[in-house]
Amino acid sequence: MGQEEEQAEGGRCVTGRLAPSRQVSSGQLGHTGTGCSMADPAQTQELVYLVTGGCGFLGEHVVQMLLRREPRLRELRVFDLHLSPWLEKLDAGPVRVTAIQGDVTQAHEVEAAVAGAHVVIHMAGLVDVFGRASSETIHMVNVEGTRNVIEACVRWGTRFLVYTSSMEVVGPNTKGHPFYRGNEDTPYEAVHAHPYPCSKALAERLVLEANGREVRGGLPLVTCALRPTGIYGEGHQIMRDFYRQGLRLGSRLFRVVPASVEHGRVYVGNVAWMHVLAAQELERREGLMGGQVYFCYDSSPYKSYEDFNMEFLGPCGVRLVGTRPVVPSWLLVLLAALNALLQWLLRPLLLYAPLLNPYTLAMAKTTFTVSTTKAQQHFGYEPLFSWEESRRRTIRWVQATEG
Ligand SMILES: NC(=O)c1ccc[n+]([C@@H]2O[C@H](COP(=O)([O-])OP(=O)(O)OC[C@H]3O[C@@H](n4cnc5c(N)ncnc54)[C@H](O)[C@@H]3O)[C@@H](O)[C@H]2O)c1
Ligand SMILES: CC(C)[C@@H](O)CC[C@@H](C)[C@H]1CC[C@H]2[C@@H]3[C@H](O)C=C4C[C@@H](O)CC[C@]4(C)[C@H]3CC[C@]12C
Repeated sequence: MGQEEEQAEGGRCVTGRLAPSRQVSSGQLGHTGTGCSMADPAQTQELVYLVTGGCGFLGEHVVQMLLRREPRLRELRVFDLHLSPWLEKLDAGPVRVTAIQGDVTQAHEVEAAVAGAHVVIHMAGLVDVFGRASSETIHMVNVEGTRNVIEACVRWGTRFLVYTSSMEVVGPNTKGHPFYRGNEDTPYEAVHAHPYPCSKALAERLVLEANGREVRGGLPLVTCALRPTGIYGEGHQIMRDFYRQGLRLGSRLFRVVPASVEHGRVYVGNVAWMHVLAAQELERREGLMGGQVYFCYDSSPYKSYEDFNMEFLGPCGVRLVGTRPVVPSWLLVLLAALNALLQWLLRPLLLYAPLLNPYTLAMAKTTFTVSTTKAQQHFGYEPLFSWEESRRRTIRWVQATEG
């Protein structure tokens, strides 16, 4: 371990690090090399990746995708506030997996994790549109946490940073303007009031503005931001909540949003693949990709949020009642407002955070779909999983959740 890493090691908050005896390696796993496409012996394994938020819904898929699709990987650092048990069962082959329990709002913890890394994929964040966290906390994690990651890259000489942004950096905006099959250059009034999209927009701007900054060693930092639309797939907790709600209502859900509203959705495996590909190509195409944003989507059909969910919940026995909204729009607005009032009144006693609130209703009612070839043109992105395969995998997961 280099001197820099040792210094950083001293400050590293590594409570969850796998002790050497517990490093995941092919020897201890009796790895036969059949489970996943392991590192190509011809490829030298010299890269250290840091994935922040690596234990989250998307993070788990990015970790798995890196282990399968980055043959140059020597060490994979998984940094998260909450480490997951599945890390212990990873089939990592010859790759050293270092689990780091840490907080992106703590600069010293971020620095300890970044020191010595070649690439950082920064996904850690509070994805909260249900009022669970305060706006201050959302800002601290999503914005200040991202600032800490950038400064750590500059200080420790890490040159490549991929940031997981979001479609919400663009919209839907506070005026409910639709965004129909738009791309990265489509004019749109991106005005936000909710803490989450505000924080993602600020964080994305920090990342893009950091592109070109000199890092330790004198070379420039190269950054890009990926903007997934609504991600679905194995591990999507909101999908699980809808399924459970449907089971509670007698295997029924009630349509509350017009079927004509279109939502862009993207399979988590394709989002993970786009992150890995962008990280790999960022070095080879830094002049083209540096400082750029890319929408992240695939061939998942454009449908209303509810109809899209039924692609998976229908085969699991749930049916959607109503070809039109079963309640008038004004009543839905009133109910959402009442939920927000209840949340505020109950906050000193308990956390009341239902799916329906003024923001989620506005999101659900506003068309937001993307159609673009920028990622394909800039770094050759093509979805790894077809719609049929994405649907099959998600249905299998939903069926297993209640099994
Ligand atoms: N889920 C979506 O539909 C979607 C769409 C677009 C973009 N995104 C973005 O993708 C990223 C991952 O989202 P997700 O859906 O996997 O959410 P998630 O909540 O499952 O994962 C976020 C991870 O970040 C970790 N984290 C939170 N606060 C932290 C802190 N202070 N320090 C360290 N780790 C912390 C959490 O423990 C969690 O493991 C987020 O940045 C989110 O904005 C998500
Ligand atoms: C209760 C009904 C009105 C029901 O239809 C509400 C659905 C609502 C919970 C979702 C509708 C749109 C979703 C958001 C969208 O898919 C994109 C997002 C961006 C991403 O960065 C984080 C997740 C999310 C905000 C996603 C959250 C759930 C919805 C608001």
